[in-house]
Amino acid sequence: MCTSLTYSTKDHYFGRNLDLELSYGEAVTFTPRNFPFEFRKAASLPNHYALIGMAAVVDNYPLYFDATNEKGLSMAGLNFPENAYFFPEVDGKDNISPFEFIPWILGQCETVIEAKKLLSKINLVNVNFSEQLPLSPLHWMIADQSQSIVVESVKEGLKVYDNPVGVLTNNPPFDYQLFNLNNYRHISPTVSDNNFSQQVELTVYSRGMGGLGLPGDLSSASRFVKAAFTKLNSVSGDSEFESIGQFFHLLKSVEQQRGACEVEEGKFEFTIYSSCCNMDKGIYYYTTYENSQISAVNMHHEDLDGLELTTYLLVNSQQVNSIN
Ligand SMILES: C[C@H](CCC(=O)NCCS(=O)(=O)O)[C@H]1CC[C@H]2[C@@H]3[C@H](O)C[C@@H]4C[C@H](O)CC[C@]4(C)[C@H]3C[C@H](O)[C@]12C
Repeated sequence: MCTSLTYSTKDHYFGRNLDLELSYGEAVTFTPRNFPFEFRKAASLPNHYALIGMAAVVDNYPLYFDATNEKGLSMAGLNFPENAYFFPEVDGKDNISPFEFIPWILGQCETVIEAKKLLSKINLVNVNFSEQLPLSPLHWMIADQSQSIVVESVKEGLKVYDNPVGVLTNNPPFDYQLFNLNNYRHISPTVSDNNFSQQVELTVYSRGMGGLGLPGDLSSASRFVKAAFTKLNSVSGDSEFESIGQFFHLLKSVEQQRGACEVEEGKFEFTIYSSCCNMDKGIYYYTTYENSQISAVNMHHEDLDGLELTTYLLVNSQQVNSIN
């Protein structure tokens, strides 16, 4: 399971929880403008926007999980098993494999409007990266500083949804997730009057009772509701540290503690990392399951016009500020 979201204060932020039972050796990865992006079925991009994000680098190719480009356009891939469907090559379309999708969009587009134009020509093809790393059944959230969309390639074709809540989790498809919010329209940060009946006196015996019924389990439909409610009611200061601090708190509302979600005997899915990228400043912040200190990599401290990938291994050991 995974959750991605956007958040705005003075600046704009995009990030995700990566929930899984295993790691792919991912690292924060910077791709400069002149690193040649090759595509299996489409022309290469020798020059493109620079990207920062989390990726597994294999054979010098950045397999991005999520990333932000120098204009702020951001994208994350989340699991969409049993629903994702990728097609054979089609003449006259941009035939892009799912593992190439983030470089293709973020390499060329500045905004969601521009991304939508490329999406109208795209066919997501069933081409594996390698035998060891076959196709992943993903769907994607794409966001700029003012809007967000969800892209789902399913048997019926490529679906592009506007995403008014700026949240994505996993199954079922996005139109259901959005509709499901109707079932929670009574949930509130404040406590309502007694609407139950005037014939009985019902007391407010605890704070937080306006949220009774908000799901707390780890299923993706429940995480969608919880993350949307928590984000849409979020109150924070607008400095950089207040904003990113709040962003990580929003992600924590749907994080997975090891032990609570068994995926096969003795194997548990947990929040391997949480990320928060400042879309305006190109700073990629993250925490890991083992290390709750926030680490940051700033794309503007790199040579944007470079030719080579730069990777920053995850700082994974707990950092404790010992006081005495
Ligand atoms: C599994 C990850 C998504 C996490 C998630 O949504 N978990 C929920 C699981 S579930 O619904 O509850 O079953 C996805 C996100 C990005 C994916 C990776 C990226 O797409 C990059 C490459 C792509 C290659 O085809 C496969 C390996 C891979 C390295 C992918 C492995 C895996 O599918 C990742 C890591």
